[in-house]
Amino acid sequence: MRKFKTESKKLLDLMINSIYTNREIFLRELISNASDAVDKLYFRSLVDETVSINRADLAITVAFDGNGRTVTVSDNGIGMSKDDLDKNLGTIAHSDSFEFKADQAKNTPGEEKGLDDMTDVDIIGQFGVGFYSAFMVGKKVQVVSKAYGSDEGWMWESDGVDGYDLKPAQRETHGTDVIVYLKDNTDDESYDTFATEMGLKNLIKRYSNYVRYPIQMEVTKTRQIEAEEEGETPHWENYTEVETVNSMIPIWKRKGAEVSQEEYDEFYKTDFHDYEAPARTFSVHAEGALTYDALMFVPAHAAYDYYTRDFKKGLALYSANVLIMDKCEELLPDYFSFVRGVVDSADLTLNISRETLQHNSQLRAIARRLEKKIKADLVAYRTDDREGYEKFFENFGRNMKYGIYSSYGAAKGAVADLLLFYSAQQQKLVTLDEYLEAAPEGQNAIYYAVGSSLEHLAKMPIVTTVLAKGHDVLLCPDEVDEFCFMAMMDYNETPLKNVSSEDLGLTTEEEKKEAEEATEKNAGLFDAMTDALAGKVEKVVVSTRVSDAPAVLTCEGPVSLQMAATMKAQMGDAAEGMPPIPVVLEMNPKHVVFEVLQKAQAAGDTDKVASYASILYDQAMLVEGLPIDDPVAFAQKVADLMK
Ligand SMILES: Nc1ncnc2c1ncn2[C@@H]1O[C@H](COP(=O)(O)OP(=O)(O)OP(=O)(O)O)[C@@H](O)[C@H]1O
Repeated sequence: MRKFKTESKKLLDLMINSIYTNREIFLRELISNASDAVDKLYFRSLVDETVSINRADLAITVAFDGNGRTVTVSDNGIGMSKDDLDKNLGTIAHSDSFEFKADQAKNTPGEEKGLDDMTDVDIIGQFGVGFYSAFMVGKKVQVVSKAYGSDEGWMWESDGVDGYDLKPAQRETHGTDVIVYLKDNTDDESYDTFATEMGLKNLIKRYSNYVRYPIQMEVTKTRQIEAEEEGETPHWENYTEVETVNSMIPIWKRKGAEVSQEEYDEFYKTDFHDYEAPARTFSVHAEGALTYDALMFVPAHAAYDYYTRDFKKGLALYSANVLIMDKCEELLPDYFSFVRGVVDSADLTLNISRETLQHNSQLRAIARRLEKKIKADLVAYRTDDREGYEKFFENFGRNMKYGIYSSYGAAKGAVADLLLFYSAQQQKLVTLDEYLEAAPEGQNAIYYAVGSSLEHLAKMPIVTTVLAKGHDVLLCPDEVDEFCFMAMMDYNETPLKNVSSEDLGLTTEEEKKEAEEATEKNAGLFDAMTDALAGKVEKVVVSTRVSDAPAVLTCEGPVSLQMAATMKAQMGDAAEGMPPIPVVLEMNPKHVVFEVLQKAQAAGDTDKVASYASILYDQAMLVEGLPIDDPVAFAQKVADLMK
């Protein structure tokens, strides 16, 4: 028996137990090796006239024996001689494929050889370890191989512990069979699935679907046998057929013009498990320092778990047509997490297990380019198909707004211009740019109101007042809106102002002075009202802005009543410690109620002042769409008024 070199022994142990976390990838590795072997032979046929093969005959076969518990991966590629077997499979971390790739890059510029399809050779192997992953599931592995052009077959055999044997063997044609004898099941682990049609088919589809040579498997099917005689019932019979399991040509590598939307839709629905075709499809083919292909989709609806913690963003990452990971998070920023798709690049520096990447700078560079592409497509979507875009926004707009909030405003440059809000004046969804374009000259703020619904917001006294002054207000019924605006602070330097914040800058100095004087004049009444509303309002003042309502609530600080209510709801008990929000009850001096209150104060009717103050406060809260502390007491007070 030939011994593995000592280092190799240690390495083998490391391989089997540590490098890969997922043992099912053994099939991916063996198929990738088979694909490399076929590719090498194909390449030889391109550069060597004496090698005559037909590309259409090149294939990989996967077979299994349920009783004997074996899985076999065969190819009719370049094969290995006795020396090759010794060198390639006896020395762990020796990759002949890597050397082949390096030589090919160095020595054979495609044009010189007149080989248009040189790029058609796409070697996957590079580390010289993939083969040994077979020992994660196999207690013994046999490799029967015959090198192209040789008439000697050889078998390499090992139990993955001490070493391997090499002996002559029979194989009809050039190529290799790798036979994995599955490990025995234990209480914790079962290897049975690797010797089933379903189990193998699923793995091929998952990891090797786009390997460029057909991966064939004998599959069992059922067919109906027609009744031969009348009265006899038709029956079913099983039969076997060789089927190509993988779809081979990665759709993302094909030029956009060659692929129909129906094909893209089908691919999307199958690979991303969606019943509906995507709303948008776009691709990137980049060449140069970093070569990659990407195909991306904007779904037509949000996935059922999209707005839950379980949702994982990311694009599928392939390297040389082989799946590296399902969801590569780094490829998508949070605010575009709804995008689905694939990225394929042979240039990525993979780590040895192909489970992660080594240099994230390459990935970051790709992510930056993809982000630009997504943005450009969404802008085009908005311009070309506004109705569709509005539907898209209904599905995913909240996520983009949340992206701004969760990045503390950092993402606003990337997405703020994509946002839509409902304009009270124009009665439709507008972008912030459209809002500003329609604003009267001299308006130096974007006004917005937050509340529970559009209908309710449109009727809010403060909204109607601002509208009456000729300024549009964005009505924001989404909880995240205010958080998003607070994080943004401004949009292209125009400040964003909540209409219920204290200073809207819509009052003239004269109006302000008048209101201040009136507040002072009514100090007695307002003090009494403030006392009656202790703990609820900071002060009562004469308002400069309410036009119809008797009173309105505003906030002195940056946090509005709605925001405080949302925070309270989200924080639960922890909200107890939150500092109170400085709320101001603004009285409309032109409203008849104001006069009634003044009279009650003059008559010394403190009960009436207190009771009316409480009713006005509760009313204003209800108008804001916020709950009141004691609805029963409020109803009683209103009923008393009717007596
Ligand atoms: N089916 C095969 N036909 C011909 N040669 C093979 C086959 N399988 C493996 N080899 C040879 O054995 C070498 C080692 O294979 P192994 O899978 O360990 O590494 P690799 O494919 O080169 O790299 P990686 O670890 O990145 O997969 C390959 O480089 C190749 O030369």
